[in-house]
Amino acid sequence: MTPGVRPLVAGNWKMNGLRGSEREFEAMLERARADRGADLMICPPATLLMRLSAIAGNGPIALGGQDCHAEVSGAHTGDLSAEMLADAGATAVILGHSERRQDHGETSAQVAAKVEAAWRAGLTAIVCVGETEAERDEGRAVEVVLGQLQGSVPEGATHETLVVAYEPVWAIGTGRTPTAEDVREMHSRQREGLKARFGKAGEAIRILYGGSVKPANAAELMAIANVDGALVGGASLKADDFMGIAAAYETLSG
Ligand SMILES: O=C(CO)COP(=O)(O)O
Repeated sequence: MTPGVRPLVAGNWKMNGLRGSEREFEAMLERARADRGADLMICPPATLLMRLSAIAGNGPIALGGQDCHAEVSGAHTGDLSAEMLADAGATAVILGHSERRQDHGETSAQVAAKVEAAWRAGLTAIVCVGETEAERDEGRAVEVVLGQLQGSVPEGATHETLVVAYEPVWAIGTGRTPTAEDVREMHSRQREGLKARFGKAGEAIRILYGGSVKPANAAELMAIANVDGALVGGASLKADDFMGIAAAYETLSG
């Protein structure tokens, strides 16, 4: 954690969730009534955004999108603009997730354009970075991640408009996590990069860890310096698991 920085536990539902998932979200809301000392967010598929937004109201769980187009509107079949996400109840959007970089060939320059779009619509951009296993084996993890961070984040970021999520690609959905020392090093290098670019604002920009976060490893990960929360995939689909991860903050702050 970073002293004075309020952690964020965000769930990325990816391409999971039908209308029945509302019940899981309701169960999360029930348990989130008491302030746990962390911000909570769920990023459902776009088809569920308006429904979950109606349920969430002004409650303790914010909503986010998983991607957006850089334009406001126009002839872009299948795409959604940041304005549409905001209109549907999102306050944030995940951008540059490794699954989008891999499946859709998104470059850091394209991600940066989407971040500008998110800011234009008043959304917080949750920018994902992370090395592949091959890049780590070649000793290039720091270089790759700092390069993605530099290329994907435009000038002018603040702790209110930007969240960074470090997600080593090889840890996503695999049950494997980096050692605490590796996480400490990667987050501290990103913190240095953010401070070098954004000065004082860079000190308070949250850097989340993502990749096989579960209730069982959440407290250990969050105790590491400059780990300001988690971006959770699989374990965010079930209220028990997601709230179990959120509870790790209670333990730390209590
Ligand atoms: O990609 C992730 C969140 O964006 C992490 O996914 P898992 O938590 O399923 O490993």
